[in-house]
Amino acid sequence: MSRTTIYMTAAEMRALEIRAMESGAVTGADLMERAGRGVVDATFARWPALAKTRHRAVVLCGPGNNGGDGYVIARLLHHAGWGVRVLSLGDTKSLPADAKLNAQRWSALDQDSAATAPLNAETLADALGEGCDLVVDALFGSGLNRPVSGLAYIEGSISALEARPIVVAVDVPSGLSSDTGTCLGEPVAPLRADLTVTFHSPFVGHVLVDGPEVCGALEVVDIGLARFAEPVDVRAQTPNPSGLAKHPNAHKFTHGHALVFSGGAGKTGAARLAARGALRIGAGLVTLGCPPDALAECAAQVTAIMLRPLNDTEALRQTLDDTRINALCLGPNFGLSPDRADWLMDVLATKRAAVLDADALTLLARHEKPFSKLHEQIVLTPHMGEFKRLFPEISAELTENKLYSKLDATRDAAKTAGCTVLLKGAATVIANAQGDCRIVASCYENAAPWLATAGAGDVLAGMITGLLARGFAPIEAAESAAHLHAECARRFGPGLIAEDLPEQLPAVLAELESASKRSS
Ligand SMILES: NC(=O)C1=CN([C@@H]2O[C@H](COP(=O)(O)OP(=O)(O)OC[C@H]3O[C@@H](n4cnc5c(N)ncnc54)[C@H](O)[C@@H]3O)[C@@H](O)[C@H]2O)[C@@H](O)CC1
Ligand SMILES: [K+]
Repeated sequence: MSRTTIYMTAAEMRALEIRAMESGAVTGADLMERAGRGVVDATFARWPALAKTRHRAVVLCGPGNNGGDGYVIARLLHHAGWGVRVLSLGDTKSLPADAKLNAQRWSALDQDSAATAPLNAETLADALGEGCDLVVDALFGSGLNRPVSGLAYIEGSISALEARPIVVAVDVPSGLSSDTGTCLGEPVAPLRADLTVTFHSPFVGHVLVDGPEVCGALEVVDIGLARFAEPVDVRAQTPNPSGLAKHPNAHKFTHGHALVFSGGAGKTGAARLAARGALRIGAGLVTLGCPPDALAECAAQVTAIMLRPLNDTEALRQTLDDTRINALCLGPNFGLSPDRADWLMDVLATKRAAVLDADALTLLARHEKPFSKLHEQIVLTPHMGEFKRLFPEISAELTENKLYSKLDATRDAAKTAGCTVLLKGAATVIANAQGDCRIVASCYENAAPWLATAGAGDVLAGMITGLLARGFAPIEAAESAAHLHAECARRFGPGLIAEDLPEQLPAVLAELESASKRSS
């Protein structure tokens, strides 16, 4: 059994909401009520003390349906006995229908403060000055589609308070783009949330770039949209244990033979890390292809991993004549000399499945026609610096266009290169030339900060190579390896160094298998 998280874009969420409403099974007002209720319940679940006694809240409501959710929340908190101040941005008469309905229901409440004041520095200071335990940010949600400015005073006013109230963002912190995870303009985003409550599925922007930092914690609330969902291709999938298990009757060649190219003497560590990752993830055989001067060094370090001297292109050709060698890893400390560049092109010409990492990416970027020999069995694994060198135009678009996401960039890079691209980061984004994409997000409760350590990328390259050897499709190999790699880091925890990653794999794989048995 694999568990899948779908990361959505604003347009996909809007289409889903429209499908649900057009089915006649649910109205926009129903969805808004469930969304508002979801935010209140999630807030009380996280801070139970808030549910026990009456408190004070300031609810900031914007000009769209995100504001509508805010009016629902204000009403529900009022019914719970809270003192609530609503400050609105824009003319409430211009609100969309469902939001207007809820603004009217709020105003119709029998209480002194039900009048809604316009949001400005003065009204905010007044409202906060009355004492406030909770600020609800319902200014902008997934409808924010252009830079917003002039709202920085909100964070300023809250920070000036002696005791900072809890800040809960509805759907997304206002100012953060739900599609890119970047802050649009001079945003309200410095108004960092302690908790962001979103609906049905997380947005891409919750996990990319600034998303995790600005959102605080993230809760996803079910508002009954699942039965109207249609396939969306941005997904993250816990690897399927049946795909990783080894068949009882299989032999080592059934699981493929990975060849990892090593650097010369004194530069073999990166390739050895990759080779160990490939073997531990289940490749049947793993060979290190070494320049002759590096053989003794490698032989002193490895046992189950085989060694093969590779000193010239003839030796390379002979080695690759063995078609059982079905996955290659080039890059970790591979070297940048011109003959290494020739090797790379020779290897690519064999059309063998391969991971190109580190030095191989630098060599590609230096090549006159970097993508001419790439094919669909290749996986490129750049970090952002390597990505910039390989795809300068896409990277410039990413810097300049705030509505162009890391996901768009990876997808465009994969199309340009004609292969699978895995762009590393706290959220690793993977896409293939057909436009399929995946996100492996190491954030929120899945954070893996100890992965930022020398050699971790080499192990990842090796793990992907191992899965390619086992016959995984490139995008599946990249996604499963990225997931397992992060899981190994989380399992080990503080003090992790790259050598520890492959050694965590047995426990991580066993845990996956037993979790699958428990759920079946
Ligand atoms: N999609 C769903 O399933 C649901 C969505 N709901 C809520 O609806 C929200 C989306 O509502 P909307 O599409 O109305 O969008 P928003 O409420 O996020 O904001 C859109 C409004 O802000 C304006 N705007 C956008 N960018 C601006 C800028 N830079 N400066 C000034 N004004 C700007 C737009 O013109 C529009 O009036 C979601 O975030 C969520 O909170 C929920 O009520 C119910 C379920
Ligand atoms: K918001």
